[in-house]
Amino acid sequence: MTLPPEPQVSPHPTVITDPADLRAALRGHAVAFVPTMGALHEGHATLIRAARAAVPGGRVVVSVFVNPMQFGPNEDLSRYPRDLDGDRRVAGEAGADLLFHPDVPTMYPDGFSTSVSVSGVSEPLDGAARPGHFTGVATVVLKLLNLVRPDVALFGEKDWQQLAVVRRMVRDLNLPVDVRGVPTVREDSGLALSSRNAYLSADQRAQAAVLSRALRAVQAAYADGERRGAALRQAGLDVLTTAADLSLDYLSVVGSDMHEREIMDNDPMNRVLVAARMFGVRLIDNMPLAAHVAAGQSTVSPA
Ligand SMILES: Nc1ncnc2c1ncn2[C@@H]1O[C@H](COP(=O)(O)OP(=O)(O)OP(=O)(O)O)[C@@H](O)[C@H]1O
Ligand SMILES: CC(C)(CO)[C@@H](O)C(=O)[O-]
Ligand code: BAL
Repeated sequence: MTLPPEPQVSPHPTVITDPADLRAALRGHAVAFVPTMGALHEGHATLIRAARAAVPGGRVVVSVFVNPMQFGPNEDLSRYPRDLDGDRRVAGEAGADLLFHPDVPTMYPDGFSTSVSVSGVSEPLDGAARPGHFTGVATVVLKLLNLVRPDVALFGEKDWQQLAVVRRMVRDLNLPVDVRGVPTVREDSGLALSSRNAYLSADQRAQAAVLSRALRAVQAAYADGERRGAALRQAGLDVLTTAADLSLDYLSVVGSDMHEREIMDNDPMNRVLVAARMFGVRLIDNMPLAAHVAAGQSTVSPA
């Protein structure tokens, strides 16, 4: 008699809500950390696999915390997708050992009065479009780093400006952690994976791939030798005009300080970033601008 194959059992990471339990579980181990807001997808799984590879034999911690401090009053905090069972499965399959899932009063007890504000890189783009957002991000990331005390922390390049803000904070405050950026994971259409894609239908997601096509058009113009900021930007805008139901926040070509340039030099940190509302959902994406980089590929993380 032939037995049916054993079902694949995915190892589920332990869920920890109490910071003291987290400290006890991590004492004496090398730690790699992936901060998230949950609703984990293949982009997060890629970060977790990179974390696993960074500390062979150590502990991989994924935090799932929808941080109220980084949402504006009219943003999607209350409807942000939440799926802790799914998160355990995705995190476990990618190699996480622990899932840290604190509640809001644990992170922001009564009387909480401190914030971390990073000037400069936080100010344009999403900093301008979402006032207070990066202060909320920097504050919670510093708190999470203090709670987890990782050797390595991994962030996605999909949130390029966030990565720059975190790197600036880590340098400015002498935090003992190695921050690593991980290239953006995309659907075959080019659409960057994002938890907020869950708000879109399959047809809307296909249409949202116009954002990555616009970025690729800017990359192609740059590769053809165009260095004028306005002309590079126009190459992307020409693609976006073909889209239905798109309201643009920004499409900007920037250097490492996240500010626009009139003329782009050959800095490998040059980037084109876009943020737009499509079908009522705010989506962001970015790609590198470097003469030798093929469209869609990545180069280096913000220094
Ligand atoms: N497609 C992706 N490729 C690589 N990293 C990603 C991708 N999507 C998210 N990340 C990274 O995962 C980490 C956690 O992000 P988060 O939980 O906010 O997910 P998200 O998909 O970015 O959600 P949102 O839809 O809110 O932007 C961040 O460092 C983020 O940059
Ligand atoms: C870094 C982060 C987990 C802070 O809440 C969040 O901004 C995110 O998921 O990118
Ligand atoms: N990944 C970015 C989290 C946010 O949009 O608040």
